[in-house]
Amino acid sequence: MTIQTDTFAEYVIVEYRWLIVIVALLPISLLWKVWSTFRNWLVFKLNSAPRMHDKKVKDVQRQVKEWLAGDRNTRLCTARPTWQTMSFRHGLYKKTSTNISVNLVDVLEVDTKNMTVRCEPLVTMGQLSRTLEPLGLALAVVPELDQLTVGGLVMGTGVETSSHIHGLFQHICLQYELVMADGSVITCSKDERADLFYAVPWSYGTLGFLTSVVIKVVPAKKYVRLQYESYTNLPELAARFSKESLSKEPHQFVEALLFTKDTGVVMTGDMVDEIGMDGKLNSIGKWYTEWFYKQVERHLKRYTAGDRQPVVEYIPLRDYYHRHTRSLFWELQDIVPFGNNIIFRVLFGWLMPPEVSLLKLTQPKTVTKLYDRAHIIQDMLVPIDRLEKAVLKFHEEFEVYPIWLCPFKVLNQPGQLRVKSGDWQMFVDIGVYGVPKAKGYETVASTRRIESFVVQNDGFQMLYADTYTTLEEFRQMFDHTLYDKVRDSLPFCKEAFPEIYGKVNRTVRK
Ligand SMILES: Cc1cc2nc3c(=O)[nH]c(=O)nc-3n(C[C@H](O)[C@H](O)[C@H](O)COP(=O)(O)OP(=O)(O)OC[C@H]3O[C@@H](n4cnc5c(N)ncnc54)[C@H](O)[C@@H]3O)c2cc1C
Ligand SMILES: NC(=O)C1=CN([C@@H]2O[C@H](COP(=O)(O)OP(=O)(O)OC[C@H]3O[C@@H](n4cnc5c(N)ncnc54)[C@H](OP(=O)(O)O)[C@@H]3O)[C@@H](O)[C@H]2O)C=CC1
Ligand SMILES: CC(C)=CCC[C@@H](C)[C@H]1CC[C@H]2C3=C(CC[C@]12C)[C@@]1(C)CC[C@H](O)C[C@@H]1CC3
Repeated sequence: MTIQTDTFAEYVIVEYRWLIVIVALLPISLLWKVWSTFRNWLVFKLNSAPRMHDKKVKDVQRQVKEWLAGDRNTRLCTARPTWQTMSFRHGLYKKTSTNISVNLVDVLEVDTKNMTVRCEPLVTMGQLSRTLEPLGLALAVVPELDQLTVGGLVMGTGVETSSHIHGLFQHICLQYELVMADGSVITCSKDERADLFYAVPWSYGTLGFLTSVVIKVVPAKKYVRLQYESYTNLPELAARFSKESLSKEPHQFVEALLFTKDTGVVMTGDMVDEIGMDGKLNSIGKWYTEWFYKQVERHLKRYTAGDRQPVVEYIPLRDYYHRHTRSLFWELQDIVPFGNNIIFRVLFGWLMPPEVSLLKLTQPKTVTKLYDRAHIIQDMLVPIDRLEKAVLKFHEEFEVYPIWLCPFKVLNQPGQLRVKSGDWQMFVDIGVYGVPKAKGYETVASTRRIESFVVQNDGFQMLYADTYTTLEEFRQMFDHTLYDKVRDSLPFCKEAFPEIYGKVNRTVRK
């Protein structure tokens, strides 16, 4: 893909970004990983986290109270710099708001009796899966990129291949502790301040500052027995995917990757303790192994070449959970084009991936322009019965492959997500990340058409990426009834925080 660049320096930056990544970002990423692992280990060894928690919460309260005592002519947001976050863009509101430091990074307690873990909001998925694995436990839903934080996943949303059983990240959260705009600390759960509890997910930090969360854990086993089934026909693939997702005795994990409009691989998995006779061990997390989605594509190629048997593999559990981390799904291929080359993997694979935060921090303007014009990153969530129709629409507007398909259940609970009827409704996350090849693709116009398709089909958009909807459309997509009621009832809330739309729409993110 070529892009008009203004200067020779810009041309070099775009075409040879991999040089910057290899020479600077990978070594810095390594130092960062070593430091944070050491820091976490030390904190845990000294067992200071639980003791320090109340003190750290008091510090958040102090900052909010200082704002309260002042003239209150600014809004509040967390002080986490936006280059550090997984949200795709930089939030401009951070520059004009009072930044509250919520520097809470520790796992506080694993309760094996009640099968819960209590953690602070900056705990990452990587940190949590490392903590729980030696105890034979796992979160019921583990969003797959290591650097995603508990706070971001609660205030935004989180989805994974076990979500067809357990629901979204919000559905495995049992209790939130928050510092509110009036400086008080409150906890909420389905039995205590239920309105607030149900309004918190998808609220993007516009109700209060999250300081801890109690999350449900499940027993874990050593491996995932993963079965790959290839398809060369979309209706058949969609039917199989939906059947697996809706099954009364479902596999623990369901996922599919589409490599073209008509071809793809459906993967179903279950945790096991032993490697069976029907497949081999595949440690996909090792630095020298091929990127996961490339391995999946090879299964499809084998199938189209005539080998029609489904393939079974045994994948170590943590490797499975973080299977898309090493290649940032398939985004790294555009940044380090030879990243999956065997020689590169053997020599430097252990340094990969570069920290997303460093990629964001060092992203030159020219690359931002390129992403604005010729790159799409979107996750659209539609009822599973619209899967086929939606894939065809995505093909027409974007033509980006692979496409990520992940089923998830939305429980019929109060809050921003509407469900047609019954106790729950099955949805599918359709993730498109890459360079669109569709004729006539135009970022804003094409995304707007997809957004209205999603609204018309009773779906939602994930908000870590770009949303171009108007406020009216946004309120049509997400039910604000409970959210508005809660904001009205909380002292100083409307003064302290903008509405969700004010934090996520494209005009406030660059
Ligand atoms: C209640 C609880 C809370 C925890 N909180 C955190 C946390 O906030 N942050 C965090 O990083 N880790 C925490 N841990 C430890 C966690 O279990 C991981 O073992 C640790 O993060 C290192 O895992 P690793 O696989 O990266 O490295 P490993 O190779 O397993 O270990 C690296 C180093 O960590 C030490 N270590 C490993 N497991 C433990 C353990 N269970 N307890 C003490 N030291 C250990 C080892 O001595 C070794 O030197 C917690 C564990 C529990 C039970
Ligand atoms: N598999 C998946 O489910 C994936 C999910 N994502 C998305 O990525 C985002 C998570 O990224 P991450 O870097 O962890 O989070 P971010 O730092 O991007 O935070 C996301 C939002 O949550 C708010 N928030 C975070 N922590 C707190 C807190 N302690 N108190 C109040 N508000 C808070 C932030 O508020 P503020 O603006 O004030 O900082 C921000 O609006 C989510 O939106 C998620 O949906 C991305 C990839 C994969
Ligand atoms: C599974 C779900 C629901 C979402 C996956 C989303 C990811 C593919 C994106 C989340 C953050 C994105 C960023 C980039 C690529 C796509 C994500 C990993 C970049 C690394 C692309 C290059 C830019 O320079 C920086 C971006 C940071 C965020």
